[in-house]
Amino acid sequence: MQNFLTFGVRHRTLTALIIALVTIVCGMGLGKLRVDTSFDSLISDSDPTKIIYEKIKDEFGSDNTTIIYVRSANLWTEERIGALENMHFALEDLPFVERVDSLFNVRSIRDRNGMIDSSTVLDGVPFDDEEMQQARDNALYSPLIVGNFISKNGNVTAINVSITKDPNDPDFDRHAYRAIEDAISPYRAAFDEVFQVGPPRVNQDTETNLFDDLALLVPLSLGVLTATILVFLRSAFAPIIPMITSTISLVWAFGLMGYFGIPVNILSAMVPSLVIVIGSTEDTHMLAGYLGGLQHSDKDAPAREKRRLATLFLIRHLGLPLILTSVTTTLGFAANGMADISLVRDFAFAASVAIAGNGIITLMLVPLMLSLFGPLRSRLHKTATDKDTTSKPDDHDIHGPVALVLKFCRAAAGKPRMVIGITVPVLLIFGLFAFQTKVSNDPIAAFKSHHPLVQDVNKLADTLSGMEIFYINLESPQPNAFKKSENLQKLADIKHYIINDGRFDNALSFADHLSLVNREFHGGDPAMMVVPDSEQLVDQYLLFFQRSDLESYVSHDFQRANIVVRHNIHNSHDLKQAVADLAAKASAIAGPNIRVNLVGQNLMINNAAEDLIKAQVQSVALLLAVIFVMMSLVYTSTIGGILSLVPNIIPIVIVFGIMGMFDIPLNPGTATVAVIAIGIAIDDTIHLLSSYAQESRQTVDRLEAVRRTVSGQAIPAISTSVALTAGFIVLLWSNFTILAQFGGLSAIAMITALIADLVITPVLLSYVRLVGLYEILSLKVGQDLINNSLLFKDMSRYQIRKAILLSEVVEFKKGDRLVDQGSIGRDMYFILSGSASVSLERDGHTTTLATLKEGSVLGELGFVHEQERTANVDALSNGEMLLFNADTVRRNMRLYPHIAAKLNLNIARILGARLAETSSRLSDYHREKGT
Ligand SMILES: Nc1ncnc2c1ncn2[C@@H]1O[C@@H]2COP(=O)(O)O[C@H]2[C@H]1O
Repeated sequence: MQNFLTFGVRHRTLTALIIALVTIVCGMGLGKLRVDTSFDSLISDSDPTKIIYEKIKDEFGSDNTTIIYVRSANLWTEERIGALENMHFALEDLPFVERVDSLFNVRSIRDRNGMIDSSTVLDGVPFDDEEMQQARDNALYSPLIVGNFISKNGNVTAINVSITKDPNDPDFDRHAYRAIEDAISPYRAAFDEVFQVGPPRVNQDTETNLFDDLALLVPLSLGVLTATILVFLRSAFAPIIPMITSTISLVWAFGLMGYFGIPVNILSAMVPSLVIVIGSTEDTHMLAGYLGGLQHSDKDAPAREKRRLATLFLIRHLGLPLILTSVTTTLGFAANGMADISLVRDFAFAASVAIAGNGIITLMLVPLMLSLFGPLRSRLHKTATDKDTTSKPDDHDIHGPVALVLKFCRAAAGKPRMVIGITVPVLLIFGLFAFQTKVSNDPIAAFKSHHPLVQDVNKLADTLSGMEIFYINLESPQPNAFKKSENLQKLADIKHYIINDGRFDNALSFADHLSLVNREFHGGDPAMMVVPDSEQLVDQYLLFFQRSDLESYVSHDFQRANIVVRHNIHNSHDLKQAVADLAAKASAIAGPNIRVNLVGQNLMINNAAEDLIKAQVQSVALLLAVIFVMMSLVYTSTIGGILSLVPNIIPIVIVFGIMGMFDIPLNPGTATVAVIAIGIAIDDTIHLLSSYAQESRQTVDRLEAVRRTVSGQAIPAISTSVALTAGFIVLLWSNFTILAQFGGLSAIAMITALIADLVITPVLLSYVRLVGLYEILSLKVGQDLINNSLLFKDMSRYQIRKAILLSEVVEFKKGDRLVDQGSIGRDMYFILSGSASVSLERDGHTTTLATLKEGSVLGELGFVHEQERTANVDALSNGEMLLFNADTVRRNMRLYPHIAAKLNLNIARILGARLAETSSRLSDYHREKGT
């Protein structure tokens, strides 16, 4: 590991060359990069209705409809109707247009003094005012036309353009949007307002917004980053590093996306800002480590040496946590790759590659840069003369707002019950709200409400009908089923339900067309707006239509009928509910012999919302599991794993609670918050735990270890969290609601994670000792030494572990006096390495009693009974020993009587052995003397 980390410093030219080469190769992929804002990216790959949808679309025509909204205070003039007609034809000429419906081809069927007149509303430009008036009247008279092609007041008309998408053109929507614009714009001037709404427009606007976002958010993030780094690290050199590393990693990520054919979408558009912000946290840690290292170097050393030592210091102290944090953050983003929606999947790829690349580049390049050009003075630390360099970070060194936060954390850590007492109910409340979170996958909902697209869509829905279209398709096994009045009545009943229900705007079916003719056959009597009661009548009425009039509503063989529903529901939850109710009602009305299918692109997009939840749960679970396993392994204890999860689950609960409270839906943007938040927030936890692990090897006093950990980690944790929060807040300025929501929620997640890390983790840490000292010792001195020693005889691994947990490691140097004869002391020692000699001092004579080696125990007499030490013990070499304090052990062993019993028995055994040995030596002595 150290080898990898020091590689950049050891082989500077090679490292620079490798990075340059990879960057150039990736850079060439940038040319292949394309943008995808299509609706397909929002549809789940595994949607079961996809096949049925394709079949129905082939038969009844595409639901991919663009509507041209045309408004004029006085629409019915020669000039305007002429312009409208030209628009109709121009649109019809477009190669991708399947059909165009407007006042020029919709049929008006009307009784004229006993004669049924069936003709298109407009057949060219009317010759005179009277004819113009007549056309207007006809349009407003037909229930099939009002609300679809003409507004109630006659001032707004619509041209509906059905589109067949070219599957081979990845930029189809953009091309279609432009072509439609070109077709209508020559006539724009004739009207008060003309605009198109439909998938091409939505995609086009999405793309425009996306580039606007990039242009705005990237500089903003850079600004925020520079500002926070300058404030926290007080080094002008510092902000340059993350800019270099993030630029290179973005070239890598987007270049690879180009090669792999993964497009940029509205989510991956935020990757640059994310990388700049998230990547910089690593750089901040590294710079802080380097500046810390400078402090330890010799003041008079040459600059090169100073930089080299500081860099090595940084690598030694931060290598492991930096690699871990890069891995977890990358995993956080990669976990989104499990989504069924390609929008989210593509984002997961872009973000995880960029973050992983940033990690690699940072770890290789930053030490290299620092060792060459690193600053030589840290303004963060006082100079070496001001302060004892070996001392631990202390609260006294920290000033300003951080000190305040620290003070707060300390106060909280002192009241663990209160902290837990507040945390648990808060989590419960937020958790309850979290269950009320709704989902949304609507493309229009991704825009802010003041965006022109949203305004146009609503305008259309208010004056005519909503832009969204889906089909209710009914299929009967009987030929000519939909010529029978009972089945036609079913179509009418379903429509009746839709109109009464009120959630959808409009519905049109074959039955409506026949009912209209029926009404006109009865002198326009509104009561006769009902389906004909015999098949003969149906056949007769059909004569008033051309096949093209009915194409979208009934099949050639009259076995299948299609109800076209229009709506303006842009909230997935409501839409899902309304569609589910409708599906149930329609099936009930249709009866067992008629199959009912509700299909449409719009519905498939909506169905994918469910997958968002599934993907979310899966990826959060996966990530938590991975973190748990990883952290458990690193700290060789499941407690370490659990501890690292707690401060990361808290922000998730809070974020989802807030979403539930404020009706922020789970959408492709917000769905990524949880995993990303975990991936980032875990970084602080890792740094905290790794520092705690180091501290707890130095002291048995857990509270002291926690105190030191928090002091040491406060500055980097607070500064990176503030930088991240600020970086995410930048996204509030995005043109997309979903990105703004993402940014806001992520910022909240960062703040809560920080609080959890600095307040709740310390409280938890004060209850458990994270690192099994046993494991550290087994690594260091070998398991055998511990297992075979008399002190731990007949104890299980678990019991030994528990017993060792109560000790602390102390070092000794050759010649040190470990125990002073005649003094009072209650500590017992277990020698891990080195040796010591026991000697007795009496009447000016010194007698050596024994030499103790590793695995031996000393000081056990004072440990079992408060009395004067019976002998001197002096270190014969440098070494280490475990220190057991009698009071600490007794206090803790109350909880573990079995372990205490064994430990006491073993001490008795040691004493017995020593007594036996002394007795035998005594008898030898007497024999030698001949007494
Ligand atoms: N004869 C001996 N052989 C081995 N160790 C001894 C002997 N006498 C004293 N010690 C150790 O020296 C220690 C001095 O402090 P204590 O009396 O607490 O405990 C004593 C024993 O651990």
